[in-house]
Formats: sequence, C-alpha cells, structure tokens
Amino acid sequence: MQSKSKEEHVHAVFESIAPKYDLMNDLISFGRHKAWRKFTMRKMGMKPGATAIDLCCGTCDWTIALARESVSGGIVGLDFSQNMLDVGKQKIKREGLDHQISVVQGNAMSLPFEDNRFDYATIGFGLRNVPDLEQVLREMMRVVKPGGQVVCLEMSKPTWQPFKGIYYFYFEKVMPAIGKLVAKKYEQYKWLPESLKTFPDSKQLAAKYREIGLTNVRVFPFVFGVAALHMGTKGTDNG
Ligand SMILES: C[S@@+](CC[C@H](N)C(=O)[O-])C[C@H]1O[C@@H](n2cnc3c(N)ncnc32)[C@H](O)[C@@H]1O
Repeated sequence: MQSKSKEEHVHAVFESIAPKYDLMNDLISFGRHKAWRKFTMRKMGMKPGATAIDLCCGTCDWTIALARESVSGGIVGLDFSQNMLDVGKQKIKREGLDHQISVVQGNAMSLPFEDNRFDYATIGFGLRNVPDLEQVLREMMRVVKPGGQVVCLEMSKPTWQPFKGIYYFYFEKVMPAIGKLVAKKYEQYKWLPESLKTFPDSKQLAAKYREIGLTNVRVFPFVFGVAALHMGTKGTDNG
C-alpha cells in the first residue's frame, strides 16, 4: 500500500470504529492491554511533575494513565482521528483530568512541538499504523529532552510453534469475525493482521531504535511475543 493511501485508509478505519474501539480492545486482547500498560508504566518510573506526549493516543487510556502517574505534569495526547479523540475527551473529563491533559489533532509523522520539550514520548498500538515508523521514532526522539525516553507498546510477532500457528489463526480469522459480530465492521478488523505483516519483529524494532540513536534500548515481550514493549533513552549528545 502506498504511504499516502495507507494513511488515508488507517484514518478512515479509526474514524469509523471509534464508538466501539474500547469494547473491542477489551474483547480481542482478552483485557491484556490493561496489564501490559500497567507493566509499562512501572518500567517507565515516571516521577511527579514529569511531562509526556502520547502519540496515536486514540481514546486516551494511556494518556490518562500518564496524567495520573505524573500528578501535575502537562500531558499531551495526539491523534489524527477526531472521532477517537472525541471519545477520549469524554473520558478525560469524567476523570477530572482536563486541566492536565491537552488533546491535539495532528499527525504523528510531523509533531507540532519544539525539540527537547517532553520527558517521555509514548506510542501505544500506533507505530504499526503509520506510513514511516522511522520518521515517527525520529519525531519522538526529537521532542523528548536529553535523558528522556521513547516508549512503544505494540503488537509483535510470536515465533514459538505451536503457539504461533494458533495465534495467527485467531488473529487472521477469528478476530475479524468478532469485529463483524460486535462492531459490525469486518474490513476494518481485517486491517489489524494486515498491518502486522510488514511491521518489524521485536529484534528488528530494537535495531531501529539503536539506528536512530536511542541508547539503553530495552525490550520486554508479552505472551510469547504477541506484543512487546520497547524503551530507549535520548542521549545527552544527540539532543
Ligand atoms: C490501535 S489505535 C491505538 C489507540 C491507543 N493508543 C490505545 O492504545 O488504545 C491506533 C491509533 O493511531 C491513530 N493513528 C494512526 N496513524 C496516525 C498518524 N499518522 N498520526 C496520528 N494518529 C494516527 C489512529 O487514529 C488510532 O487512534
């Protein structure tokens, strides 16, 4: 898929599934996404007052977790789907966090923020969807301060058979069927396994982190590698 048409396709997918996104997320990941985010927050070791930008924030679950953890630090959630952001904004309001979180409609490929602005840049289940993941990682590194962290939580590629076979059957056949049944969207949920095909495995993604200049790169796989957390630090000499 050409990068522009991939971007347009992804945008249309999320605009259309926004109202059912949270329900479907719980169903298709068996609620695991919450535990993975909790683990990630522990590894990040965020201090009170720390600032963060959450790219591809969607309905803002991670954005909200970041705001709770930083207590007083300014948190930005950025996404290009207004419908996803609208769901997120309601949740932020319900949580009473609207004074702490700014929600921005924008493209992860070109962040509307100056260099060295945030302590953390995070992206949850978004990197797989962008036209150029290196460009997005570079943007994340650009906007974090020297010593800041670039954190990615994303689907990955299990390698261990027979789990791999069962997993791909679930991912490619069962999950789009659940999408059709629950959210009345089949094509949109077929996009999920398709988007993983061209995505690097966890070793390759760690190599990309290092290639762009991130240091202290750490990888944590989840459930035999169906998802992975990647973390890297911006050095003090590449800011
Ligand atoms: C699978 S959702 C993840 C949402 C949220 N981070 C979570 O963990 O639930 C992917 C999100 O990435 C957004 N997205 C995809 N490509 C984008 C881009 N180039 N710029 C901004 N947002 C993008 C979509 O609109 C969607 O909300």
